[in-house]
Amino acid sequence: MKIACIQLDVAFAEPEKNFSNVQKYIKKVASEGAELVVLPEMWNTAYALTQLEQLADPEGQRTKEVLSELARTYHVHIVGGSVSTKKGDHFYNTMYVFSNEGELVAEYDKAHLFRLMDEHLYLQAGNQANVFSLGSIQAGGVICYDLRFPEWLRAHALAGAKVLFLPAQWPETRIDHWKILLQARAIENQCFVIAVNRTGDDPNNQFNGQSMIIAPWGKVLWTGAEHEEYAVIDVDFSEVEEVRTRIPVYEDRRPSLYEPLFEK
Ligand SMILES: NC(=O)CCC(=O)C(=O)O
Repeated sequence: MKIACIQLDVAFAEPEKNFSNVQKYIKKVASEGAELVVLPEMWNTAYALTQLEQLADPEGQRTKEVLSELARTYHVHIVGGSVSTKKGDHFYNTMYVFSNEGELVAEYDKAHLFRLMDEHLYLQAGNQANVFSLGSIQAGGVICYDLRFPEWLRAHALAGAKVLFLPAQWPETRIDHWKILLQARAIENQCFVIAVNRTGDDPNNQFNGQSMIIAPWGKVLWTGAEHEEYAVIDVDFSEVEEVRTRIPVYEDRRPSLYEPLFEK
């Protein structure tokens, strides 16, 4: 499957600009044969958390309309990164996923809020996992800081995900953690990891991209540049079964040893 990663330089507190950029890039990657598109985290507003009352997407309505239309028009699956939303009285960091027929197949609110970027002061955490199917692919989707919780990603792999999508706004200062953790999650879960970071800066952080597509054996198939760009990369999902047969980690797990420890 041809996967397009769109590593945007997200404009701070400028949803109009960001929506038009996303529309432009999705049209472009579709014309280059992309079958599935992945966007970064909080691409509508960036971390303009103090302005969410004015800027967050009410019930994700606009995002859902735009992504559904793009998915249908260009016949691409869209893992819509995440956007800031207002649902009821609360704000969330929300991922929407659409099939290539424009159908909403998943909605996920970031489960682990990142204190270093003040998310815990403005956002509510989600409480649901995110496993979904796109065509014949079983996938999971988590967001940025969720990456630091291996048990959360493992739970998605155990629930059937053969590929984990991970949109992010991961700052340059910790980009070495990003690369190592992504590779580790692919190897330990024996799945693809497709992670899309942003570029550019906001008032508090600089972001240097380096989005990654990693195969289940840990091989890095693509690393993004440090500036805004996109790539369309061919991925063979059958590699998951090969790796899981070569080292049968899932058969060799001994959950009865470790699950009681999690309950403490
Ligand atoms: N947006 C985020 O969740 C950032 C996470 C991050 O930078 C980290 O180091 O973890």
